[in-house]
Amino acid sequence: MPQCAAFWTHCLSCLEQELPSQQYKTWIVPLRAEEPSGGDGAGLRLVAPSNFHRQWLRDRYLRRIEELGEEYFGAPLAIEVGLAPAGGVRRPSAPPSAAPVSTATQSTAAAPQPAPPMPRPAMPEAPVSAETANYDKSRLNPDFTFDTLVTGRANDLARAAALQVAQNPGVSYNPLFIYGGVGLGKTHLIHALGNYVFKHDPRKVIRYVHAEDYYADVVRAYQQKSFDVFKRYYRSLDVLIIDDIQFFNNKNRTQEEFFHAFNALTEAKKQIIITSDTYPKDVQGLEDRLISRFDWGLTVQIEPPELEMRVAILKKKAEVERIALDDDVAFLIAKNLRSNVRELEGALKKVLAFARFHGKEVTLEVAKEALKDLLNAHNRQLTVEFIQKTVADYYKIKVADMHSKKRTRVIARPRQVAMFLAKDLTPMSLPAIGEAFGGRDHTTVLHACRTIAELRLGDTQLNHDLHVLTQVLRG
Ligand SMILES: Nc1ncnc2c1ncn2[C@@H]1O[C@H](COP(=O)(O)OP(=O)(O)OP(=O)(O)O)[C@@H](O)[C@H]1O
Repeated sequence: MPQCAAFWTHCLSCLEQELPSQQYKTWIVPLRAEEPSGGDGAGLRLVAPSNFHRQWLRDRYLRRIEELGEEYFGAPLAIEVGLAPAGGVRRPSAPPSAAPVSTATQSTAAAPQPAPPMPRPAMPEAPVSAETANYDKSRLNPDFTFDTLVTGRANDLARAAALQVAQNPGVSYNPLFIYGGVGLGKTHLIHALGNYVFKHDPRKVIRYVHAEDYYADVVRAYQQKSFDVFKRYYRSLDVLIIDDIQFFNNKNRTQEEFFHAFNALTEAKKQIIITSDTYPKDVQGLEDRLISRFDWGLTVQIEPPELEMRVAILKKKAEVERIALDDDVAFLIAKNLRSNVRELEGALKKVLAFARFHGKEVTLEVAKEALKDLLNAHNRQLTVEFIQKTVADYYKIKVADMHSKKRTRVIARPRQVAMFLAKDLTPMSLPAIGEAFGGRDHTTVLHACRTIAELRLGDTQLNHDLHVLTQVLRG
């Protein structure tokens, strides 16, 4: 392995020079090089963080790595490509389908179907017509880029997939189907994809359309008897990005039109990107023939961001507003808003507006005051488990360490802090707290409370930690 380690270092420096930096960072840096599973020391095993990543590596970079190996060792190098154990990178809960598009299947399956009767909706805003197919009307939000999108475990696969599609529209995965809960950044990501394509090739005709607007376009085409224009327009696109496809629910004529547009575009190797709030098969009221087409490309999920990513998102948003957000304030907000980035942003805006209005700095006190209602609602559910989790997150240790017998200081001190806070902030008795911390005796809890109370008098960092944690927990 030492030889292989040296080769891998050499290989990294070659690839770093050969590949565009984004590709190098996305596809090469996350690989782990290790000894192959045979254990005889010959060859090299590269471990990819996800199935998708592994496939991409095999398709795009493995040949070059093998060449470099042969040059380096003077003989072919056997390279094994493995997959990191689950948990390294979170994968979609349903398996992604990474099969390339089969045009043969598309053309046979694209037989026109009789159009069901037209629904009668309230007519929304005027849709885009064939004559407006230029970038100005692509409706991409220039603020939603890959640069402004914070990446973490919750979205790294989706981001990598979107970036790949953006670099090779119509070639890599078609359609790209991104799903996830409300306000988790699906729209941001697909705008980033569209913006990237446009930036690298402004001739590309890109259109972002919300499913409801597509529906409105269909309605208008129907009312104005202008289906020819409608069809020409949607089939002339290079990249069609359609957001929140769950809104097609039982809108038969819309689905019919989309089905044909989908077939025409994919056959012409034009890129389609779709988002939805659920996995394709779970989208209600969608025709099976559409659902089965969504399986042709790649389906990736965006999950709710973990605490550190939420903090990073808040800091990024504050940076855009040119405000240096204190870690403590970001932690307070991120801790209390867990499942939706839009709400997270809303809370930040509230804090910033409150501070501006009162002409104050954005301090923990000010944030607490601005978010009083939200935090009070939260405070009502204060439990020892929540305290343990909050303290563990704050000190970046595992929650399991709150119950463990480990005595190392990096673990024992946060555990004592959590016991102290449980005593201070809940009505629990010492024995009950001891029980919640892995069945410890009440004297251990008492000792922890006394130790922390004494230490905080002389230890300003600990005092600060307790202050922040109390504010976060109490609201
Ligand atoms: N990873 C992230 N980095 C930076 N901002 C993010 C991230 N995820 C979400 N956001 C922000 O959160 C807000 C909501 O995101 P977005 O509208 O993309 O969510 P969505 O998943 O499309 O929601 P919906 O299901 O309601 O359509 C946006 O302002 C977006 O910029």
